[in-house]
Amino acid sequence: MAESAQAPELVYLVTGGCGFLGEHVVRMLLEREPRLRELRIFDLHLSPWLEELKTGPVQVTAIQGDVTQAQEVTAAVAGAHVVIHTAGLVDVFGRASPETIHKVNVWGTKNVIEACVQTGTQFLVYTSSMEVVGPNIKGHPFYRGNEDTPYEAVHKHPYPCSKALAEHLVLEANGRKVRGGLPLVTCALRPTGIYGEGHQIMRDFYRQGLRLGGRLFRAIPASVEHGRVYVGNVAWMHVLVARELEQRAALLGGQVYFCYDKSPYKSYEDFNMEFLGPCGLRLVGTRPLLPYWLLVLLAALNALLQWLLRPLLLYAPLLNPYTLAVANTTFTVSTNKAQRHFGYEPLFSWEESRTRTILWVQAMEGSAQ
Ligand SMILES: NC(=O)C1=CN([C@@H]2O[C@H](COP(=O)(O)OP(=O)(O)OC[C@H]3O[C@@H](n4cnc5c(N)ncnc54)[C@H](O)[C@@H]3O)[C@@H](O)[C@H]2O)C=CC1
Ligand SMILES: CC(C)CCC[C@@H](C)[C@H]1CC[C@H]2[C@@H]3[C@H](O)CC4=CC(=O)CC[C@]4(C)[C@H]3CC[C@]12C
Repeated sequence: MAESAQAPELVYLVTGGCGFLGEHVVRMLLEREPRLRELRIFDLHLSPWLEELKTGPVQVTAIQGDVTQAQEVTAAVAGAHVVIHTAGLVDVFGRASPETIHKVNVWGTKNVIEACVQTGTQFLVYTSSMEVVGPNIKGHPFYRGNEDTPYEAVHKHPYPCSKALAEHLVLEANGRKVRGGLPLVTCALRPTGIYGEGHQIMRDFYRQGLRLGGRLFRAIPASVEHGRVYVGNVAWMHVLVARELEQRAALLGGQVYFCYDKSPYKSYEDFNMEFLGPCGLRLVGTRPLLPYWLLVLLAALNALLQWLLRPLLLYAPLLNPYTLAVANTTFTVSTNKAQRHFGYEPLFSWEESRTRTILWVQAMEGSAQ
Protein backbone atom coordinates (compact mmCIF):
# COMPACT_ATOMS: atom_id res chain seq x y z
CA MET A 1 0.00 0.00 0.00
CA ALA A 2 2.86 2.39 -0.70
CA GLU A 3 1.83 6.05 -1.24
CA SER A 4 1.62 6.83 -4.94
CA ALA A 5 0.68 9.82 -7.07
CA GLN A 6 -0.69 7.40 -9.67
CA ALA A 7 -4.17 6.04 -10.14
CA PRO A 8 -6.01 5.11 -6.93
CA GLU A 9 -5.45 1.44 -6.20
CA LEU A 10 -6.98 0.44 -2.91
CA VAL A 11 -10.10 -1.60 -2.27
CA TYR A 12 -11.79 -1.12 1.11
CA LEU A 13 -14.64 -3.11 2.56
CA VAL A 14 -16.86 -1.63 5.27
CA THR A 15 -19.14 -4.13 6.98
CA GLY A 16 -22.23 -2.57 8.53
CA GLY A 17 -21.66 0.33 6.13
CA CYS A 18 -25.34 1.34 6.21
CA GLY A 19 -25.48 1.70 10.01
CA PHE A 20 -25.19 4.87 12.09
CA LEU A 21 -21.39 4.73 12.35
CA GLY A 22 -20.91 2.77 9.12
CA GLU A 23 -22.47 5.51 6.98
CA HIS A 24 -20.10 8.10 8.45
CA VAL A 25 -17.11 5.79 7.84
CA VAL A 26 -18.22 5.28 4.24
CA ARG A 27 -18.66 9.00 3.58
CA MET A 28 -15.38 9.83 5.35
CA LEU A 29 -13.47 7.30 3.23
CA LEU A 30 -14.89 8.80 0.05
CA GLU A 31 -13.91 12.30 1.21
CA ARG A 32 -10.55 11.61 2.83
CA GLU A 33 -8.93 8.52 1.31
CA PRO A 34 -7.45 9.60 -2.02
CA ARG A 35 -5.98 6.16 -2.72
CA LEU A 36 -9.39 4.54 -2.82
CA ARG A 37 -10.32 2.77 -6.07
CA GLU A 38 -13.25 0.70 -4.88
CA LEU A 39 -15.39 0.92 -1.77
CA ARG A 40 -17.45 -2.13 -0.90
CA ILE A 41 -20.32 -1.66 1.49
CA PHE A 42 -21.58 -4.86 3.09
CA ASP A 43 -24.76 -4.82 5.14
CA LEU A 44 -27.79 -6.89 5.97
CA HIS A 45 -29.98 -3.99 4.85
CA LEU A 46 -28.82 -1.69 2.07
CA SER A 47 -29.88 1.98 2.36
CA PRO A 48 -31.26 4.06 -0.54
CA TRP A 49 -28.61 6.80 -0.03
CA LEU A 50 -26.00 4.38 -1.42
CA GLU A 51 -27.29 5.16 -4.92
CA GLU A 52 -26.11 8.78 -4.78
CA LEU A 53 -22.57 7.62 -3.93
CA LYS A 54 -22.34 5.56 -7.09
CA THR A 55 -21.98 8.62 -9.32
CA GLY A 56 -18.58 9.67 -7.93
CA PRO A 57 -15.07 8.73 -9.12
CA VAL A 58 -14.68 5.83 -6.68
CA GLN A 59 -16.39 2.56 -7.58
CA VAL A 60 -18.99 1.98 -4.87
CA THR A 61 -20.16 -1.62 -4.61
CA ALA A 62 -23.17 -2.35 -2.41
CA ILE A 63 -23.31 -5.91 -1.14
CA GLN A 64 -26.38 -7.15 0.67
CA GLY A 65 -25.13 -9.88 2.97
CA ASP A 66 -25.02 -11.38 6.42
CA VAL A 67 -21.81 -11.55 8.47
CA THR A 68 -22.99 -14.82 10.01
CA GLN A 69 -22.81 -16.44 6.54
CA ALA A 70 -19.15 -17.33 6.01
CA GLN A 71 -19.39 -17.71 2.21
CA GLU A 72 -21.03 -14.31 1.80
CA VAL A 73 -18.32 -12.69 3.89
CA THR A 74 -15.50 -14.43 2.04
CA ALA A 75 -16.91 -13.38 -1.33
CA ALA A 76 -17.12 -9.75 -0.17
CA VAL A 77 -13.61 -9.73 1.34
CA ALA A 78 -11.84 -11.36 -1.62
CA GLY A 79 -9.57 -8.80 -3.26
CA ALA A 80 -9.99 -6.13 -0.57
CA HIS A 81 -6.85 -4.51 0.89
CA VAL A 82 -8.48 -3.29 4.06
CA VAL A 83 -11.56 -4.38 6.00
CA ILE A 84 -13.29 -2.07 8.46
CA HIS A 85 -15.64 -4.28 10.45
CA THR A 86 -18.33 -2.13 12.06
CA ALA A 87 -21.28 -4.51 11.55
CA GLY A 88 -22.80 -5.62 14.79
CA LEU A 89 -25.98 -6.09 16.71
CA VAL A 90 -26.16 -3.16 19.14
CA ASP A 91 -28.85 -4.28 21.54
CA VAL A 92 -28.99 -3.54 25.24
CA PHE A 93 -32.78 -3.45 25.36
CA GLY A 94 -33.57 -7.14 24.94
CA ARG A 95 -34.87 -6.86 21.38
CA ALA A 96 -32.72 -9.75 20.14
CA SER A 97 -31.96 -13.01 21.92
CA PRO A 98 -28.53 -13.50 23.56
CA GLU A 99 -27.87 -16.25 20.98
CA THR A 100 -28.51 -13.89 18.07
CA ILE A 101 -26.29 -11.20 19.58
CA HIS A 102 -23.52 -13.76 20.04
CA LYS A 103 -23.97 -15.12 16.54
CA VAL A 104 -23.77 -11.73 14.82
CA ASN A 105 -21.09 -10.14 16.98
CA VAL A 106 -18.82 -13.12 17.68
CA TRP A 107 -19.35 -15.58 14.82
CA GLY A 108 -19.69 -12.69 12.40
CA THR A 109 -16.30 -11.36 13.50
CA LYS A 110 -14.81 -14.85 13.31
CA ASN A 111 -16.07 -15.07 9.72
CA VAL A 112 -14.49 -11.74 8.86
CA ILE A 113 -11.12 -12.83 10.31
CA GLU A 114 -11.21 -16.18 8.50
CA ALA A 115 -12.17 -14.46 5.26
CA CYS A 116 -9.13 -12.16 5.56
CA VAL A 117 -6.87 -15.17 6.18
CA GLN A 118 -8.31 -17.21 3.32
CA THR A 119 -8.35 -14.46 0.73
CA GLY A 120 -5.09 -12.70 1.62
CA THR A 121 -6.50 -9.45 3.03
CA GLN A 122 -3.87 -8.08 5.35
CA PHE A 123 -5.45 -5.18 7.25
CA LEU A 124 -8.44 -5.39 9.60
CA VAL A 125 -9.88 -2.63 11.77
CA TYR A 126 -12.54 -3.73 14.25
CA THR A 127 -15.12 -1.44 15.87
CA SER A 128 -15.13 -2.62 19.44
CA SER A 129 -16.73 -0.66 22.29
CA MET A 130 -15.95 0.91 25.66
CA GLU A 131 -18.41 -1.72 26.91
CA VAL A 132 -15.62 -4.29 26.56
CA VAL A 133 -14.10 -2.61 29.61
CA GLY A 134 -17.13 -1.38 31.49
CA PRO A 135 -19.13 -0.32 33.34
CA ASN A 136 -18.81 -3.70 35.06
CA ILE A 137 -21.60 -5.50 36.91
CA LYS A 138 -20.35 -4.05 40.20
CA GLY A 139 -20.92 -0.50 38.95
CA HIS A 140 -17.31 0.57 39.60
CA PRO A 141 -16.61 4.03 38.17
CA PHE A 142 -14.01 4.39 35.42
CA TYR A 143 -12.91 7.99 35.77
CA ARG A 144 -10.72 9.56 33.04
CA GLY A 145 -9.23 6.13 32.38
CA ASN A 146 -6.99 5.12 29.51
CA GLU A 147 -6.18 1.87 27.70
CA ASP A 148 -3.86 0.78 30.52
CA THR A 149 -6.02 1.72 33.50
CA PRO A 150 -6.62 -1.35 35.67
CA TYR A 151 -10.33 -2.13 35.86
CA GLU A 152 -12.22 -5.26 36.77
CA ALA A 153 -13.99 -5.98 33.47
CA VAL A 154 -16.74 -8.40 34.46
CA HIS A 155 -19.85 -8.65 32.30
CA LYS A 156 -23.04 -10.61 32.24
CA HIS A 157 -25.06 -8.85 29.57
CA PRO A 158 -24.91 -10.46 26.08
CA TYR A 159 -23.87 -7.26 24.27
CA PRO A 160 -20.67 -6.40 26.21
CA CYS A 161 -19.85 -10.12 26.50
CA SER A 162 -20.08 -10.49 22.72
CA LYS A 163 -18.02 -7.35 22.04
CA ALA A 164 -15.32 -8.52 24.46
CA LEU A 165 -15.12 -11.96 22.85
CA ALA A 166 -15.04 -10.51 19.36
CA GLU A 167 -12.36 -7.98 20.27
CA HIS A 168 -10.27 -10.78 21.76
CA LEU A 169 -10.56 -12.78 18.52
CA VAL A 170 -9.49 -9.80 16.44
CA LEU A 171 -6.44 -9.02 18.58
CA GLU A 172 -5.45 -12.68 18.81
CA ALA A 173 -5.55 -12.92 15.01
CA ASN A 174 -2.89 -10.22 14.65
CA GLY A 175 0.19 -11.80 13.06
CA ARG A 176 -1.60 -14.82 11.56
CA LYS A 177 -0.39 -15.60 8.06
CA VAL A 178 -2.89 -14.70 5.39
CA ARG A 179 -3.02 -16.30 1.94
CA GLY A 180 0.27 -15.43 0.24
CA GLY A 181 2.21 -15.63 3.51
CA LEU A 182 2.03 -12.05 4.77
CA PRO A 183 0.96 -11.34 8.37
CA LEU A 184 -2.52 -10.13 9.24
CA VAL A 185 -2.44 -6.74 10.97
CA THR A 186 -5.42 -6.02 13.21
CA CYS A 187 -6.49 -3.43 15.73
CA ALA A 188 -9.62 -2.53 17.67
CA LEU A 189 -11.19 0.88 18.30
CA ARG A 190 -13.34 1.31 21.39
CA PRO A 191 -15.80 4.17 21.06
CA THR A 192 -17.56 5.45 24.15
CA GLY A 193 -21.22 6.43 23.59
CA ILE A 194 -21.35 7.77 20.04
CA TYR A 195 -23.58 10.74 19.18
CA GLY A 196 -24.26 12.77 16.07
CA GLU A 197 -26.37 12.73 12.91
CA GLY A 198 -28.32 9.49 12.69
CA HIS A 199 -28.20 8.57 16.40
CA GLN A 200 -31.32 6.51 17.03
CA ILE A 201 -31.43 6.89 20.83
CA MET A 202 -31.13 10.69 20.55
CA ARG A 203 -34.04 10.56 18.09
CA ASP A 204 -36.05 8.50 20.61
CA PHE A 205 -35.35 10.96 23.44
CA TYR A 206 -36.29 13.87 21.23
CA ARG A 207 -39.59 12.31 20.20
CA GLN A 208 -40.35 11.35 23.79
CA GLY A 209 -39.68 14.96 24.84
CA LEU A 210 -42.07 16.25 22.19
CA ARG A 211 -44.74 13.83 23.36
CA LEU A 212 -44.26 15.09 26.93
CA GLY A 213 -44.91 18.68 25.90
CA GLY A 214 -41.27 19.67 25.37
CA ARG A 215 -40.03 18.24 28.66
CA LEU A 216 -37.77 15.42 29.74
CA PHE A 217 -37.53 14.39 33.38
CA ARG A 218 -34.16 13.91 35.01
CA ALA A 219 -33.59 10.30 36.03
CA ILE A 220 -29.84 10.20 36.67
CA PRO A 221 -27.81 12.49 39.00
CA ALA A 222 -25.91 15.21 37.14
CA SER A 223 -22.73 14.08 38.91
CA VAL A 224 -22.53 10.78 36.96
CA GLU A 225 -20.18 11.44 34.04
CA HIS A 226 -20.32 9.73 30.67
CA GLY A 227 -17.73 9.69 27.92
CA ARG A 228 -19.29 10.60 24.58
CA VAL A 229 -17.68 10.96 21.19
CA TYR A 230 -18.87 12.56 17.94
CA VAL A 231 -19.59 10.08 15.14
CA GLY A 232 -17.53 12.07 12.61
CA ASN A 233 -14.47 11.79 14.84
CA VAL A 234 -15.04 8.06 15.36
CA ALA A 235 -15.26 7.65 11.58
CA TRP A 236 -12.12 9.74 11.11
CA MET A 237 -10.21 7.59 13.59
CA HIS A 238 -11.21 4.47 11.62
CA VAL A 239 -10.03 6.01 8.34
CA LEU A 240 -6.76 7.16 9.85
CA VAL A 241 -5.86 3.92 11.61
CA ALA A 242 -6.76 1.90 8.49
CA ARG A 243 -4.41 4.11 6.49
CA GLU A 244 -1.57 3.78 8.98
CA LEU A 245 -1.84 0.04 9.65
CA GLU A 246 0.62 -0.88 6.92
CA GLN A 247 3.20 1.81 7.63
CA ARG A 248 3.17 1.22 11.38
CA ALA A 249 2.19 -2.46 11.54
CA ALA A 250 4.63 -3.30 14.33
CA LEU A 251 3.30 -0.52 16.56
CA LEU A 252 -0.41 -0.65 15.75
CA GLY A 253 -0.93 -4.38 15.21
CA GLY A 254 -2.81 -6.06 18.05
CA GLN A 255 -3.55 -2.75 19.79
CA VAL A 256 -6.74 -1.26 21.23
CA TYR A 257 -7.58 2.44 21.18
CA PHE A 258 -10.38 4.29 22.91
CA CYS A 259 -12.15 6.69 20.55
CA TYR A 260 -12.11 10.18 22.03
CA ASP A 261 -12.48 13.82 21.16
CA LYS A 262 -13.08 17.10 22.98
CA SER A 263 -16.74 16.47 23.83
CA PRO A 264 -17.34 17.54 27.45
CA TYR A 265 -17.78 15.03 30.27
CA LYS A 266 -21.37 15.22 31.47
CA SER A 267 -24.17 12.98 32.61
CA TYR A 268 -25.93 11.15 29.78
CA GLU A 269 -29.01 13.37 30.07
CA ASP A 270 -27.16 16.68 30.50
CA PHE A 271 -25.05 15.84 27.48
CA ASN A 272 -28.14 15.10 25.37
CA MET A 273 -29.55 18.47 26.43
CA GLU A 274 -26.61 20.17 24.65
CA PHE A 275 -28.54 19.28 21.47
CA LEU A 276 -32.11 18.86 22.61
CA GLY A 277 -32.10 22.13 24.57
CA PRO A 278 -31.51 24.32 21.49
CA CYS A 279 -34.24 22.29 19.78
CA GLY A 280 -36.84 23.38 22.30
CA LEU A 281 -36.72 20.67 24.99
CA ARG A 282 -36.19 21.26 28.70
CA LEU A 283 -34.77 18.86 31.30
CA VAL A 284 -36.93 19.14 34.39
CA GLY A 285 -35.25 18.88 37.79
CA THR A 286 -31.77 19.56 39.10
CA ARG A 287 -31.99 16.19 40.87
CA PRO A 288 -33.59 12.93 39.71
CA LEU A 289 -37.34 13.13 40.04
CA LEU A 290 -37.66 9.56 41.25
CA PRO A 291 -35.51 8.02 44.01
CA TYR A 292 -32.95 5.52 42.76
CA TRP A 293 -34.59 2.56 44.51
CA LEU A 294 -37.80 3.26 42.60
CA LEU A 295 -35.93 3.33 39.29
CA VAL A 296 -34.34 0.00 40.20
CA LEU A 297 -37.79 -1.37 40.91
CA LEU A 298 -39.23 -0.02 37.65
CA ALA A 299 -36.28 -1.40 35.70
CA ALA A 300 -36.80 -4.82 37.28
CA LEU A 301 -40.53 -4.60 36.53
CA ASN A 302 -39.74 -3.80 32.89
CA ALA A 303 -37.47 -6.85 32.72
CA LEU A 304 -40.19 -9.02 34.20
CA LEU A 305 -42.80 -7.64 31.78
CA GLN A 306 -40.45 -8.22 28.87
CA TRP A 307 -40.07 -11.84 29.90
CA LEU A 308 -43.79 -12.39 30.53
CA LEU A 309 -44.91 -10.70 27.31
CA ARG A 310 -42.26 -12.30 25.09
CA PRO A 311 -44.58 -14.99 23.71
CA LEU A 312 -47.09 -12.30 22.72
CA LEU A 313 -45.15 -9.17 21.82
CA LEU A 314 -41.78 -7.48 22.06
CA TYR A 315 -41.68 -5.14 25.05
CA ALA A 316 -38.29 -3.38 25.02
CA PRO A 317 -38.33 -0.02 26.86
CA LEU A 318 -35.19 2.11 27.33
CA LEU A 319 -35.18 1.46 31.07
CA ASN A 320 -34.01 -1.97 32.20
CA PRO A 321 -31.58 -3.09 34.92
CA TYR A 322 -28.64 -2.99 32.50
CA THR A 323 -29.27 0.43 30.93
CA LEU A 324 -29.97 1.89 34.38
CA ALA A 325 -26.67 0.52 35.68
CA VAL A 326 -24.73 1.86 32.67
CA ALA A 327 -26.44 5.25 32.78
CA ASN A 328 -25.83 5.49 36.51
CA THR A 329 -22.10 4.65 36.47
CA THR A 330 -19.38 7.13 35.67
CA PHE A 331 -17.35 6.01 32.65
CA THR A 332 -15.02 8.54 31.05
CA VAL A 333 -11.80 8.17 29.12
CA SER A 334 -8.81 10.45 28.93
CA THR A 335 -6.04 9.24 26.67
CA ASN A 336 -3.78 10.29 23.81
CA LYS A 337 -2.76 6.82 22.66
CA ALA A 338 -4.29 7.24 19.19
CA GLN A 339 -2.51 10.57 18.81
CA ARG A 340 0.84 9.06 19.83
CA HIS A 341 0.49 5.92 17.72
CA PHE A 342 -1.01 7.20 14.49
CA GLY A 343 -1.30 10.96 14.74
CA TYR A 344 -5.05 11.12 15.42
CA GLU A 345 -6.50 14.53 16.20
CA PRO A 346 -10.26 15.04 16.21
CA LEU A 347 -11.37 16.36 12.81
CA PHE A 348 -14.41 18.11 14.30
CA SER A 349 -14.18 20.47 17.27
CA TRP A 350 -16.76 20.18 20.03
CA GLU A 351 -18.51 23.30 18.67
CA GLU A 352 -18.76 21.82 15.17
CA SER A 353 -19.89 18.44 16.48
CA ARG A 354 -22.55 20.16 18.57
CA THR A 355 -23.77 22.37 15.71
CA ARG A 356 -23.98 19.49 13.25
CA THR A 357 -25.94 17.39 15.73
CA ILE A 358 -28.32 20.25 16.56
CA LEU A 359 -28.99 20.89 12.87
CA TRP A 360 -29.76 17.22 12.41
CA VAL A 361 -32.20 17.16 15.33
CA GLN A 362 -33.86 20.35 14.06
CA ALA A 363 -34.30 18.82 10.64
CA MET A 364 -36.25 15.90 12.08
CA GLU A 365 -39.91 15.82 11.24
CA GLY A 366 -42.15 17.15 14.05
CA SER A 367 -39.37 19.45 15.27
CA ALA A 368 -40.28 21.69 18.24
CA GLN A 369 -38.72 24.69 16.45
N1 LIG B 1 -23.69 3.36 18.99
C1 LIG B 1 -22.76 3.43 19.91
O1 LIG B 1 -22.82 4.27 20.83
C2 LIG B 1 -21.58 2.51 19.86
C3 LIG B 1 -21.43 1.54 18.88
N2 LIG B 1 -20.32 0.73 18.88
C4 LIG B 1 -20.11 -0.29 17.85
O2 LIG B 1 -20.10 0.36 16.59
C5 LIG B 1 -20.60 -0.51 15.58
C6 LIG B 1 -21.68 0.21 14.80
O3 LIG B 1 -22.72 0.55 15.70
P1 LIG B 1 -23.92 1.51 15.29
O4 LIG B 1 -23.58 2.19 14.02
O5 LIG B 1 -24.28 2.30 16.48
O6 LIG B 1 -25.06 0.43 15.06
P2 LIG B 1 -26.09 0.29 13.87
O7 LIG B 1 -27.09 -0.71 14.30
O8 LIG B 1 -26.58 1.62 13.44
O9 LIG B 1 -25.20 -0.30 12.70
C7 LIG B 1 -24.86 -1.64 12.61
C8 LIG B 1 -24.96 -2.07 11.17
O10 LIG B 1 -24.62 -3.46 11.10
C9 LIG B 1 -25.55 -4.09 10.26
N3 LIG B 1 -25.69 -5.49 10.63
C10 LIG B 1 -26.28 -5.99 11.74
N4 LIG B 1 -26.26 -7.32 11.70
C11 LIG B 1 -25.66 -7.67 10.54
C12 LIG B 1 -25.36 -8.91 9.92
N5 LIG B 1 -25.71 -10.07 10.47
N6 LIG B 1 -24.72 -8.89 8.74
C13 LIG B 1 -24.39 -7.72 8.16
N7 LIG B 1 -24.65 -6.53 8.68
C14 LIG B 1 -25.29 -6.50 9.86
C15 LIG B 1 -26.87 -3.36 10.49
O11 LIG B 1 -27.76 -3.58 9.41
C16 LIG B 1 -26.40 -1.94 10.63
O12 LIG B 1 -26.41 -1.27 9.39
C17 LIG B 1 -21.09 -1.76 16.30
O13 LIG B 1 -20.15 -2.78 16.13
C18 LIG B 1 -21.19 -1.34 17.75
O14 LIG B 1 -20.97 -2.42 18.62
C19 LIG B 1 -19.33 0.88 19.80
C20 LIG B 1 -19.44 1.82 20.78
C21 LIG B 1 -20.56 2.70 20.91
C1 LIG C 1 -34.00 5.94 31.21
C2 LIG C 1 -32.65 5.58 31.72
C3 LIG C 1 -32.48 5.90 33.14
C4 LIG C 1 -31.56 6.21 30.89
C5 LIG C 1 -31.42 5.49 29.58
C6 LIG C 1 -30.12 5.83 28.90
C7 LIG C 1 -29.54 4.58 28.25
C8 LIG C 1 -30.51 4.09 27.21
C9 LIG C 1 -28.16 4.88 27.69
C10 LIG C 1 -27.21 5.39 28.78
C11 LIG C 1 -25.81 4.94 28.39
C12 LIG C 1 -25.97 4.33 27.03
C13 LIG C 1 -24.92 3.32 26.53
C14 LIG C 1 -23.52 3.92 26.55
O1 LIG C 1 -23.49 5.09 25.78
C15 LIG C 1 -22.50 2.92 26.05
C16 LIG C 1 -22.87 2.14 24.85
C17 LIG C 1 -21.88 1.61 24.07
C18 LIG C 1 -22.15 0.72 23.02
O2 LIG C 1 -21.25 0.09 22.47
C19 LIG C 1 -23.54 0.49 22.58
C20 LIG C 1 -24.52 1.45 23.14
C21 LIG C 1 -24.30 1.75 24.63
C22 LIG C 1 -24.50 0.44 25.41
C23 LIG C 1 -25.27 2.86 25.10
C24 LIG C 1 -26.74 2.33 25.04
C25 LIG C 1 -27.74 3.30 25.65
C26 LIG C 1 -27.38 3.69 27.08
C27 LIG C 1 -27.45 2.49 28.00
